[in-house]
Amino acid sequence: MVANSNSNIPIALTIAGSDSGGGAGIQADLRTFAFHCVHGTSALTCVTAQNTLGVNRVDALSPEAVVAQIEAVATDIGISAVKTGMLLNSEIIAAVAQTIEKLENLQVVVDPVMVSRSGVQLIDDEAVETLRETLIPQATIVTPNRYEAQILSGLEIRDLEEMRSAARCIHHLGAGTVLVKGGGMSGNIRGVDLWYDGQNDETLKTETVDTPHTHGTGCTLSAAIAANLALGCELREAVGRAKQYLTQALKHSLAIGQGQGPVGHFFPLLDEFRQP
Ligand SMILES: Nc1ncnc2c1ncn2[C@@H]1O[C@H](COP(=O)(O)OP(=O)(O)O)[C@@H](O)[C@H]1O
Ligand SMILES: Cc1ncc(COP(=O)(O)O)c(N)n1
Repeated sequence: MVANSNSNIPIALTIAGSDSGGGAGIQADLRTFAFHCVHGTSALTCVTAQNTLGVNRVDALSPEAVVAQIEAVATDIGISAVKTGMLLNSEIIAAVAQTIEKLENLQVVVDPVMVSRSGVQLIDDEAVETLRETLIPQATIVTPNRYEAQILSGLEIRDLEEMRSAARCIHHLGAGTVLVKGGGMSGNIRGVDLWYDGQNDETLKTETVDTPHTHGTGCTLSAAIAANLALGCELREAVGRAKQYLTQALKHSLAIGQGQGPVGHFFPLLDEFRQP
């Protein structure tokens, strides 16, 4: 199957769920791709009825519908980087893993979305096992948050040292690189991420942004990594640039709704287009 087209227009694919509130999921991913001038394609896995307060309902697409979307894009338009987000259930995860395994020259960013910030479980229990066995081994990089890293590693994470141990465990599952994200940590390591590539570990820090409006941070970071990979960056550089971008977007997050608002993906344009 064709993965790369001959054109030099960077193209990325997001395989994820829809967030009706527009803050996370496919909506955040496509905005992030657009910001990077990467043509964004998408394969929808499920539709959530969601807002800044939480997730009210989830409707899944069939695994066949998900595969058909990926194949439609891959066989015609071509993609050089993919990110996976909310995959919801075991059947969809297995189908996605089988389909992307056939694509050549593809960089795979796996955001193992399991639990929302508001504490809602976004994936079935048996799906965790399928993720571990089928998709994570294909990941160029996997980007669990604190809670997802705890589930995947079976370890409790309270400090940097425990982030390091969890990253090592998750690397054993077969991912090329592991980035344990620190948005859910507290004190001076809130917003500090831990990179482990199988040889070296490194802490990645920009600045801690004091805002409650953090909806979509994980989606945005993984989409920005995929966008930078599609642009031709090496993985470490792609992650560094993605984190810088996310920090700026967080500093311009949108206080909309009654709960956690989304990050401001197009922050440089805010002053230009906003009404006085
Ligand atoms: N308050 C914050 N200040 C700076 N960076 C943050 C903050 N909250 C989250 N981040 C960053 O956002 C990215 C997503 O992390 P996290 O919020 O833990 O993921 P998720 O959205 O999957 O729960 C990480 O790079 C993390 O360090
Ligand atoms: C459809 C969908 N996908 C993913 C998330 C996680 O969002 P976050 O980036 O805040 O972890 C979400 N809340 N909804």
